[in-house]
Formats: sequence, structure tokens, C-alpha cells
Amino acid sequence: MKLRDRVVVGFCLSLVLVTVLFVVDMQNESARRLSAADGDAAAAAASHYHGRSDRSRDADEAQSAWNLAASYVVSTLMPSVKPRPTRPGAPQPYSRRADGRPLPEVVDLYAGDRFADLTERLSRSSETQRRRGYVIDWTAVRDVIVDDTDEDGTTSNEYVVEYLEDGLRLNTTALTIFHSRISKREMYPKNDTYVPLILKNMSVSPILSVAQKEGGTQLKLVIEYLNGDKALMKPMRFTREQQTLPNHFYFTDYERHNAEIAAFHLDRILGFRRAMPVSGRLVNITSELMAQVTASDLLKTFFVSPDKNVCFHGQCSYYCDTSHAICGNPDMLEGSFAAYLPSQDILERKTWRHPWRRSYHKRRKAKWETDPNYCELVRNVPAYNSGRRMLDIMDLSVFDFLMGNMDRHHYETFTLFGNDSFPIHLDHGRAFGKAFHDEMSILAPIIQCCHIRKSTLETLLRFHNVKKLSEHMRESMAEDPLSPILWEPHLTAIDRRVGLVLQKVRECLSVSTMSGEDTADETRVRTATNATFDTDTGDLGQEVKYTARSRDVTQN
Ligand SMILES: Nc1ncnc2c1ncn2[C@@H]1O[C@H](COP(=O)(O)OP(=O)(O)OP(=O)(O)O)[C@@H](O)[C@H]1O
Ligand SMILES: [Mn+2]
Repeated sequence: MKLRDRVVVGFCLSLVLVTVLFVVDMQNESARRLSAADGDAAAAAASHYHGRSDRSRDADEAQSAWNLAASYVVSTLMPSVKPRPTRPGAPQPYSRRADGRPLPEVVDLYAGDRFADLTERLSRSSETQRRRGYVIDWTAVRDVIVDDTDEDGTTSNEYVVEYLEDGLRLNTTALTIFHSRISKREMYPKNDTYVPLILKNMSVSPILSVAQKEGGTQLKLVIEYLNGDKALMKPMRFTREQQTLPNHFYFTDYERHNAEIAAFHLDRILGFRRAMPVSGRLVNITSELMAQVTASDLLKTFFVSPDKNVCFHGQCSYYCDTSHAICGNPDMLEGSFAAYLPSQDILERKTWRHPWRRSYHKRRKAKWETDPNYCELVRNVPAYNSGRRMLDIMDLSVFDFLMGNMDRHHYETFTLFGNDSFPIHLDHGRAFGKAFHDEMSILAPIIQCCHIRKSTLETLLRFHNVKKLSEHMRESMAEDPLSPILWEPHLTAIDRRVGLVLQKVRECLSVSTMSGEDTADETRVRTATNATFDTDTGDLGQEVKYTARSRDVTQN
């Protein structure tokens, strides 16, 4: 008998056993009540005194019958079989990699280092160092730790609702209210009560229509719910422990639905709140997706595999063919559901090329990889030469490093608030691909510019010394319907990477101390007052029109 069959048989047997025990228990209880009806008032009074009704005692007894039956089934019928989750793709406590090899050990160099020097530096900077507040001219700033809060310690803010009240109030759902509360500083406020509502809605609301999302390289579906709200769905392709294939570049890596979910939690826990809420959901491909598709080009890609699973592949530039189909089990499929951004008709966005964008070419390197003074170019051009953008790029670098995301080619901002508004944290499908490798080049903005926002440094120190980031993540992600979301080695990795960021900040500070000031290396050549950029790197100050083609890999 196959393992799965044995589990099913075991489960059925346990159900029968529980039912039998329950019936026997009920009969005993009836007999007991009949005899008690003879007039055992004292016992009834005692039971009432202890606050335990017959009903709660029944529940307790049924529960212990269940426990007994369950332990009997597990210990006798399936002595060597651990109960398996019935949900396809649910992570197991894997002790090996997907290819069967044992897990490698990665040394956590800074696990025992409390970074007391950084804590001391932080307290010193708040006493003696001038608060920078809004930075007018980044070309002059050499502080490593930068506090850009206003004089009173807060940050001034503006909300979408102040500008677009009428446009967003037409159709009021939790998501449209959420949209109206997007601000210049963040996507949603701390402890926002709409976020759990939106997550819940996305994971249970009936799906009205399904279409393919244009743009980007891999398959994504636009899901429309009964109330008119939308979500961007990325389907599951692999189980949680599948790593980025060793011969794949970051730009040919498959997208992971669980990475999108984990990234939302990470962004929120880090206190950035610059990502849209993302929830997991188990959907039925036949009744919830295929039945709601109207476009024939998507519909004709659905099929039943030789193993009788329902599959589809959609149409896109990467992995949208029969040999890379997305298959259910037999028709149940996991996906990430990201709450939809407001329509561009209501709240326009601008797309920016990321200054530390990789080359997206098999052999070519980007300019920042070969020019150690690259930051001097960046700090001289709008929107990096004043305001919050420079520190936001540093935050983004920390965020991407913690989850191993090398795929940050562009970012978007809401145009309503001008250049001094936050970069939206979007598209994290290629994060969490390598749990046993820490990609230091993702920290290039921090290493090359030597700046970090004070609040971000404080948060990282807290995660390192007080309650681990992995613990926060585990707690937060436990709320998701597809929990557990991350394979354990990824959680180990994020704690290890917090230490690595702190070490890089320490190195920046030690260079600046050697130069006699609380500044980064003054000897860095400031060559770039009138910066120009070659076409490969792109004009950093310019808005770019996003096309999937512009990021396709050059094949030669
Ligand atoms: N939550 C969202 N709501 C609305 N639009 C979104 C949302 N997330 C992403 N988009 C839009 O869809 C585009 C593609 O999304 P995304 O970047 O996640 O896809 P992708 O296939 O991973 O892209 P790429 O292959 O280019 O990395 C984005 O540029 C963005 O404009
Ligand atoms: Mn992507």
C-alpha cells in the first residue's frame, strides 16, 4: 500500500474509532443522568459550584476520547508514519534539500556579537549630533546614521484622501478605504485595522473574474472579487524548500508565491509599510479560476495532465508553455494574492530605474559593480540629491538583502506627492531563493554610500539583541491561510543577515572615525557634480516607461 493510502486509511479508521467512542460515551452519560435523576442534588450543586456545566463536561470527555483515539491510531496503526498535511505543497520539516543532499552549514559570524558599539553610537548621535531632518542637499551629507525625522521627532505627512476624496469614495470597500489612506510616507499606518480585513477578504471572497496580467515576464492573474476589489495572483510552482536552481540567474529564476507573502510580512515588521498586503489562498483551478476566465487565449491553456491533475500555463515570455504548466492537486492550487494598487486613472504612478539595477545580461556587469565611487554619481542627480529618496534606497537595500532579492530592476512611486514620496515595494517573487547563501552585493547601496536611516538601524539592533526577526516573522506569517510560509532555513538566514548588515554599518562608522569625523570616508572621489550616465546604466533622473522587453536578457 502506498504511503498516502496508508495515511487515508489511518485517518478513516481514526474517525470511525472516535465516533464509536463518542457513542459509547454518550450512552454512559445517559445512563449516569438517569441514575442521577433519582435525586443526587448534592452532586449537581457541586458541579454548578465549580462552574462546569454538563455540556462543557461532555465536550471535555469527547475531547479526551478524541485524544485517546488519535493517540491509539498514531501509535498502533501507523507506528512509523508522521501525520502528513493534506494540503499540496505544505512544507515539511525537511532536513534535506529538494535534491536529497543534506543541508549545508552556514556560519553565523555575528550571532554572539551584541554590537554594543553601534548602540552606543546611536545614543551618542541623538545627544550630540545635529538632527538633519529634511535633507536639502545629499551631496554634502557624510553622516553614516541619518535621522530624517522632523524637529519634533515626527515626519510630516500627506494623505491621498486629502486630494482625491471624491474619486475614491464612489465604491466603498475595505480596499478603497485603504487606498484613500495611502500617504506620502507609507502605504498604510502602523497597526492599521484595514490590513487584516483586506487579507481576510482576499483569502475567502468569491472570485468573479480571472484574467492574465499584462506586463512582467512570468504568469500573473488579475483576480476580481464580487465586490469589485481586485488582487494580483501569483501561482505556486514548487514546494517551499525548492531553491533557486544552481544554473539559473536571478533573472531566469522562477517566481515563488510564498516569497510574495513573506515579503509583505517582512516589510511590515521592519516598519517600512511600503508594500501592498499579500495573502495566501488555496483555490480550486476548475471552479474558481477556469470557470471565471472569459478570454479565450487564457482559457485554451487549461488542460488535464496524464496524472489527472488540472493544469494551465497562460501566455507570457517566461515559463508559459505545456512543459512549465502550473498544476493543481488534483485541482487545488496555492497562490499569493496581492491587494491591487489604486487604478492609475485615480492615483498615477511613475516608474524609476533602480540606480543599483543589475545588468540582466549573462556576461555584462552594471556600472556600480565596477565603480567604487558609483554612489557619488547617484547622490548628485534628482531625486537622490535631496529629500528622503536616498535613505529609502538604503532601506530597500536592507529589505532586499534580508530576503535575498536580486531582482530590483525598477521601482514605482505615486506621482501625487512628487519626488519626496516612498518607493512602493513591489514584485518580490524572486526573493527567498537561496537560504544558504548571503548575497552581499545586494547591500551595495549601503556599502558604497555608507548611509542608513536611524530608525532602520534601531530596528535592526532590536531584532539582533532583543527578539529575533525570525520570531516576529514566524508569528506574523502564522496568520496566513497557507502557513507555514517559509522553509526554516530562510528564517535562520534572515537572522544571520541582520548581523551582516550591522557589521557593514560598523565598517562604515570605523572608516568615518578614522577620518576624524562622524562622517563616511571623505577621501571618496567626488567626481560627479555634473553626472552623466551611459546608456547601459540609464539616466537615473529620468522616468522610464516600463516594458517587459526592456528587461529581457540579451541573448548574445
Ligand atoms: N499589487 C498590484 N496591484 C496592481 N498592479 C501591480 C501590483 N503588483 C504589481 N503590479 C503591476 O504589475 C507589474 C508586474 O508585476 P510584477 O513586477 O510583480 O511582475 P513580474 O512578472 O514579477 O515582473 P518582472 O518579471 O518584470 O519582474 C508591475 O510593474 C506593476 O506595475
Ligand atoms: Mn518579478
